[in-house]
Amino acid sequence: MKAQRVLVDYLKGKWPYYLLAILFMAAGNIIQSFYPRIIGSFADQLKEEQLTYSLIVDYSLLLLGVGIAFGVLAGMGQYIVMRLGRLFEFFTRGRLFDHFMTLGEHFYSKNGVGKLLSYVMNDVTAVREAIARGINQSTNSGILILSAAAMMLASDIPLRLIAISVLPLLAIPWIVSRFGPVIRSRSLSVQEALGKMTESAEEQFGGIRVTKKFAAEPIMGARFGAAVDRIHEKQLKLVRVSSLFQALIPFLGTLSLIIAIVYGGYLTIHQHISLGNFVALTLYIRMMVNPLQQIGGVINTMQRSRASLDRINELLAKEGEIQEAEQALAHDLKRAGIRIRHLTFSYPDADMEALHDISLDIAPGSTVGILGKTGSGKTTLMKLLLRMYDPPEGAIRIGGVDIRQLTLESLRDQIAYVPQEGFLFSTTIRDNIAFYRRDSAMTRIEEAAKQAQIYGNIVEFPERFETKLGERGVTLSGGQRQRTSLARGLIKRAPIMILDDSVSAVDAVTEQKIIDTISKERQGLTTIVIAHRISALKHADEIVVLDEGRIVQRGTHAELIGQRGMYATLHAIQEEGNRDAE
Ligand SMILES: Nc1ncnc2c1ncn2[C@@H]1O[C@H](COP(=O)(O)OP(=O)(O)OP(=O)(O)O)[C@@H](O)[C@H]1O
Repeated sequence: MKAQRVLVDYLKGKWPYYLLAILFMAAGNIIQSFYPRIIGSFADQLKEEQLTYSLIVDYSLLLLGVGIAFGVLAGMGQYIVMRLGRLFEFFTRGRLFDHFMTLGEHFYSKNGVGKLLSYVMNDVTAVREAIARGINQSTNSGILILSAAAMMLASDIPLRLIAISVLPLLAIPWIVSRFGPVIRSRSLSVQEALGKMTESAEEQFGGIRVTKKFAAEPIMGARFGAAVDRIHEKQLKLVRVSSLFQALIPFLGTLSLIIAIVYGGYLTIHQHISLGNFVALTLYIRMMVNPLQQIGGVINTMQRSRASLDRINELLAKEGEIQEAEQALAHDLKRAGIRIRHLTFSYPDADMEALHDISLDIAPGSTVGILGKTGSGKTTLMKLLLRMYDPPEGAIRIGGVDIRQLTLESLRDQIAYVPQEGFLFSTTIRDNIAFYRRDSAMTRIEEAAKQAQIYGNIVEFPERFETKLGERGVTLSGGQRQRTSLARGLIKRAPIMILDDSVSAVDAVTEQKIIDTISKERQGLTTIVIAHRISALKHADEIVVLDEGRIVQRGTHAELIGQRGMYATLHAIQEEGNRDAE
């Protein structure tokens, strides 16, 4: 795992702007710290009875000047920081999305969509808020505290009075170090619970039709309720510790103020310090309480967002499990045969082998059928061919080249894979079919739709190919969706095409038309047909029967029905079913 520092990388390019913002805010706060001194001097002149109307106007104008200067400078600083915070959001979301694209099947089989959304939404926002709040408030507060301290030291207020008064504030670092790790770990569990809730919500929305058909709303409601309860419980734990932390800091400020009043008051009564100095001291201490509280809040936010930042960095450090070889080359796979030798494969974290000692040759331009019960390893074999998972070295060669030595783009670009349930995007039918080649001519798109036997349905829609599909293509039936996804595969005219149970949702007559068109269209190109129905693959040059990850039979249709075995049994059952249907 490579260490990732998304924040450091971002700040590397942006620090001059942050510095500028800090300078603006610092200048504003330094000016602001003159205000107790002005009031102190006003009090002295009042006491000495030296105050005139013109002096009152001068003091007012001075205070107005201080207020305006603070407002303009600190406001500008804040604006810059807020803007940069939004840029961080944009930068990090883009980086996360790019990274998601590099992660493979295994990662997505382990992480639900909701959890990933939670990274992009909740975590990034938490970090952005922390940077903006952190910089704004800690600069404002830090500078104000420092300049208030400097002003106090530069005044005639005795050092021991200042030292005793600010004593309680020295406990702050200790409190921070005690509370910080607790806040951070509680915050991490809140973020994780939020991720789980988003995941659960995503699943519930995705499965809402099933829920309704089975009248399972109460069960699903309870399941979602449990996810919400978990967040609630974790958030309460976090709120308890954060509130205690945030309350302690201003309490220490108040303690300082009490000491200043008691000890400072005593010194004033005995005329060791002037009334003006006493007023200024209490104002300075009072002035420090808010910033101290804010610093407490910032530390709190920082700890919480640190948990989010850790999650983002951890995710960005995850490397895609499929890495291109350094010497990988792009090869033309036209007229390239596929050679599989002694291929044994288990999924990561799985105990069982999904494939065992598979050896198979697929001649260029031939059609191979793969048949087998569910879970027999058909899709797994195809995933390995596409390198969604890594096959053992040398186990799969195309055109004599180990697929691990091919660039991922050249491999996947030359294989058209049509899964049983192709995902359709919420865009037009045209864009869905021309997914691989956005610039495909309309005639080519129509041709692919005709080959997939979906053209007739599409032209019945008022907007024909421009018809928009709802999320996951809800306006289409299962069979129509399958055929649209098939058209998407056919338009690619790839040297190798894999139909992974891609016609399972169409009726027998349409299936036959599709199979006939495909065999005509793909003359001279390699086609692998996976099916449960023998009718879909009986014309293949070779048919392979898989059972529990092993090849148990192979041959042509004629050869296989002549043998005792799974193929002949299945053939007999399906033929009988067809006769009954007639
Ligand atoms: N991502 C995965 N992680 C772990 N095991 C998996 C994974 N995907 C599939 N399997 C297991 O591998 C075996 C083969 O699955 P595969 O999907 O290849 O079967 P199949 O023959 O294509 O089935 P079907 O006809 O139902 O599509 C099964 O036992 C399945 O549970």
